[in-house]
Order: sequence, then C-alpha cells, then structure tokens
Amino acid sequence: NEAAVSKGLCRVLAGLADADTIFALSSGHGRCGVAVVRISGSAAATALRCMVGLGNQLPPPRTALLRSITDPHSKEVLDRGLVLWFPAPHSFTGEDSVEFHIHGGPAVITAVLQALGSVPGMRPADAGEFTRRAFHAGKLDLTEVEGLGDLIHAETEAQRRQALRQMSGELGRLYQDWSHRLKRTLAHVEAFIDFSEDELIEEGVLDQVDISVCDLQAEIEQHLKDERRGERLRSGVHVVIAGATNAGKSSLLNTLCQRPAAIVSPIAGTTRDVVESALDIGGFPVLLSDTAGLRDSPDLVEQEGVRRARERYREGANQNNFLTIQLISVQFKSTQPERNSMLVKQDSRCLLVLNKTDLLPEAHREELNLELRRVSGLPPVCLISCQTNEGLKDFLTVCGDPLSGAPTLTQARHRAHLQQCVAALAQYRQYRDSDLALAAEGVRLALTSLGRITGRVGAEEILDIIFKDFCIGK
Ligand SMILES: Nc1nc2c(c(=O)[nH]1)N(C=O)[C@@H](CNc1ccc(C(=O)N[C@@H](CCC(=O)O)C(=O)O)cc1)CN2
Ligand SMILES: Nc1nc2c(ncn2[C@@H]2O[C@H](COP(=O)(O)OP(=O)(O)OP(=O)(O)O)[C@@H](O)[C@H]2O)c(=O)[nH]1
Repeated sequence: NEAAVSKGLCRVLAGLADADTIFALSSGHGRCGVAVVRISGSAAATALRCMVGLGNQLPPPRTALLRSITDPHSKEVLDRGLVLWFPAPHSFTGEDSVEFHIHGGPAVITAVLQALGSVPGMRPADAGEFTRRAFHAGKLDLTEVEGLGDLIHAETEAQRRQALRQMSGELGRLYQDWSHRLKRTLAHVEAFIDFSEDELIEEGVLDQVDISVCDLQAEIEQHLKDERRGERLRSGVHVVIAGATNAGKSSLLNTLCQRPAAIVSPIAGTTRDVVESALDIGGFPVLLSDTAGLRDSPDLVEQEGVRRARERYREGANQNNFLTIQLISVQFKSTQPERNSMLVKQDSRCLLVLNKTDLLPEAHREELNLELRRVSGLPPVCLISCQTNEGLKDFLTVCGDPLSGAPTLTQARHRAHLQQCVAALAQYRQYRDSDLALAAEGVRLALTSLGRITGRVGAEEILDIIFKDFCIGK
C-alpha cells in the first residue's frame, strides 16, 4: 500500500513538473549572429507580457515582431529582437509557446535566460524536453522523435536524408499501417471466437485471417532483410583494408581520403600501425583503416603490425557495421603469399578489390577476374588503379550502397520489436487449429510489439533512453 501511495505521489509530482513552463536556448552555444530562446507551457504568455511591451494584447499568432526585450523586474532593456507567439495547440510542443530571436552574444543570452528564470512558474528545460512534450501532445510518434534526434546528429547527406524521412513520419506510417491491418485481423478472430458457435459467422472468416497474417509476416520479414543498411548509415561503417604487402592498401587509403595519411613505398611491409581516416563515401560516414600486409616476417616490428591487423579483423567480425576490403594486386598470381594472405572468412561484408589494373593488359582482365572468383569464392570484384584512379568511381558506388526508395529500419530497437512481432504471428499460425484463444493472443502480442515501436504502448520506459542523446533546447 505504501508503495502504491508513493507511486501515486510520484505521478502527482511528475504531473506538477510537467505543468512547469520551460525555457532554453535552442540555438547552439558559442558566439553566433542570432540566438533562439524557446519557451513552452502555460506561463509562456505571462513571460511574453512581462518582458515585451505589448499593451493589453498578445501579438498575432506565429508572426515575428521586432520589440525591446526587458528585464521583468528592473525594466532594463536587455536586447532588441524578434518575438513570436504560438498559442496552443499550434506550436511545436502543442503547448503555448514563445520564441525570442535575440543577438547571439553570450551576455545577451545570459541576461535573457536569467530574466526568464525570474518569472514565476518558469524553469530551464531538460535535454529533449520540448520534444518530449511534443510527443506527449501527440505531435510526433517515437519513430519521428528518433528521426528528429538523428537529424540533429546527421553529419552526411545520406544520414540527413534518412533522418528527415523518418522525422516526416515515413517509417511511422508503415508501422501504423501494419498495426491497423493487425487490428482488423484481431477483430475478425475475436468475432469468430465469440460468435462461431451461434453460427452467426462463417468459416471463411478464418481463412481470410490466415491470409492476412501470412502476408503481414512476409512483409515484415522482407523489411527485416535489409542487411541493416539503415542502422549502418545511422552509426557509420567501419571499413578495414586488408591484403598482402604491397597490394596498395596505403595507396587506396590515401586516394580515398585525398591526403598522404599513410606512407606508401615499394618496400613490402611498410605499414605497421593501423592508420585511420574518417571519410564520407557516398553519404555514408566511414571510418577507414589501413593495416599491415599479412605475411610471416622475421622483423619484430612488422610482426607486431601483423598482429594488430589480425586483431582489427577479429574485432570487426562481431560488429554489424564492419566491412572488409580485401585488396589484391593484379600481380597476385606470381606470388603465393598473396593467396595465403586472403582472409579465410569471406562473406557479403567482404568486398574483393583488385588493384593496379594499369599494369594489366586489357585482354587479361576477364581471365583474371574469373581466376579471382575461383580462388576467393566471392562474387563482386571491383577493378581499380590507385595510380590512374581508374575504376574508383564504380568502387565508391559499390561501397556507398546508396539509399533506395523504401523506408529502412534505422534502429536496433525497431528490429527487436519487429522480430517479436513475427514470432507472435507464428504463434497464431501454430495454435490456429488447436486453440483459437491462444492463437488470438499471438495476434494481440504482435500488435503490442508494433505499438512499442511508435510509442503507442509502453513508451515511458524507453523515453529516457531516447532523450538522453538530445540536446537542451530541443
Ligand atoms: N524558430 C524555430 N525554427 C525551427 C523550429 C522552432 O521550433 N523554432 N523547429 C523546431 O523543431 C523546427 C521546425 N519545426 C516546427 C514544427 C512544428 C511547428 C508548429 O508550429 N506546428 C504547429 C503548426 C503547424 C502548421 O502551421 O502547419 C502544429 O503542429 O500545430 C513549428 C516548428 C526547425 N526550425
Ligand atoms: N602501378 C601501380 N602501382 C601501385 C598502385 N597502387 C599502389 N602502387 C604501388 O605499389 C607499391 C605498394 O603500395 P602501398 O600502398 O605502400 O602498399 P601496401 O599494401 O600499403 O603495402 P604494405 O605497407 O607493405 O602492406 C607502391 O610502390 C605504390 O606506388 C596502382 O594502382 N598501380
């Protein structure tokens, strides 16, 4: 009972906290031309009235006015800036909101924030609190909130595009559509359970349900089969260049990052340390590593380099955002160690690239390509030359894996819920003939899993996780 009381108390306190009016600097910190201070909550109008001379009226909604902004107590003018009034519910948060667009000097910002803090009922916002309020007001679903968070962190074009699509509700709509279909399906199953004995409902209804469940499961499974492209784009890809000594690994790194980051020399075994460079390849954020060429060497320093290279491949084997470029020189045939240096485990996350094509007569290319496939068992082979830059464009296209039209899964969280959804649909199919109540429960579970993605179910527990990456003022 005590626990219940304290839980209730917490909820009341949380309710009170939510009733606060919050304010924050929404533009970035540091000197800037214009800074935006946002205010949201029931006291927003009060703050506006006591800091801006407006007479008796509030300004027309969503219209910028140039006004003096004053301290509510001393009446001193703090700045002259633009003032906007967004009455509820037509604001970002859905609450009464005000914006001050002021000059970006640190002293101006501090003075305005201090003045706001002195207005009763106002407090500084926590990180992500404006967006949290927008979520609670139903302005955004969780996938849109996540999209917004990603947009703020986006560093490359492809990241920006993916985040914007998600923020605009593309992914949310897909999950919402699946939810609606499942709800209809569940209604049919429940109707069948309730009414079939009275023969008020025909047998065919369940066949229809079977088809819907099957179709949906297939669609979700297809959506899951994306090789985690969306997630990779979100978090970036780690690419390691592997291969024998002198294959041209350092040359490739230098060509891609357009600066002499790694030492290139005709002496085999030049690279020892792992050399890293952050790149933007076709909009994908990529961390590229050059490693020591794999070979047995009596040189102690080179042995350490080879050990570090192997360690890097091993680390990568367990990460899903890891790609290996297996680089091979066209001269590989003549050198047995090159063959030995090929990575043992080769899969779709390993790209076979053939370097130094400038040394290869045109007529020999196809032959070599075939030979390579035979030796490596890998399908796509890119042919490039770091000397002439031939083939690099095609190589980047293959690497860049540009975004296709369909909305992509972007978060491991979504994947987990979708997998639960598929498992629950399988439960329907398993019990459909033996125990229809249990089968219906499967459909209900599947619906719950989908609801968790958009935050219609059990949002509170994950809100804190999502918002921890948000900045203050967002
Ligand atoms: N100055 C300023 N710029 C900004 C924001 C902001 O809050 N302030 N944003 C903050 O993220 C982004 C824009 N997002 C916004 C989203 C919704 C509404 C809004 O007022 N929505 C109302 C009315 C919609 C309409 O008129 O169509 C609503 O949803 O009811 C405002 C900004 C980026 N730029
Ligand atoms: N002709 C030709 N030579 C190349 C090409 N790419 C690299 N080379 C030369 O091949 C030699 C080895 O290049 P590196 O980039 O140092 O090779 P690496 O794989 O990093 O070598 P290690 O550090 O020994 O593992 C250098 O002399 C390069 O100039 C190419 O496309 N064509």
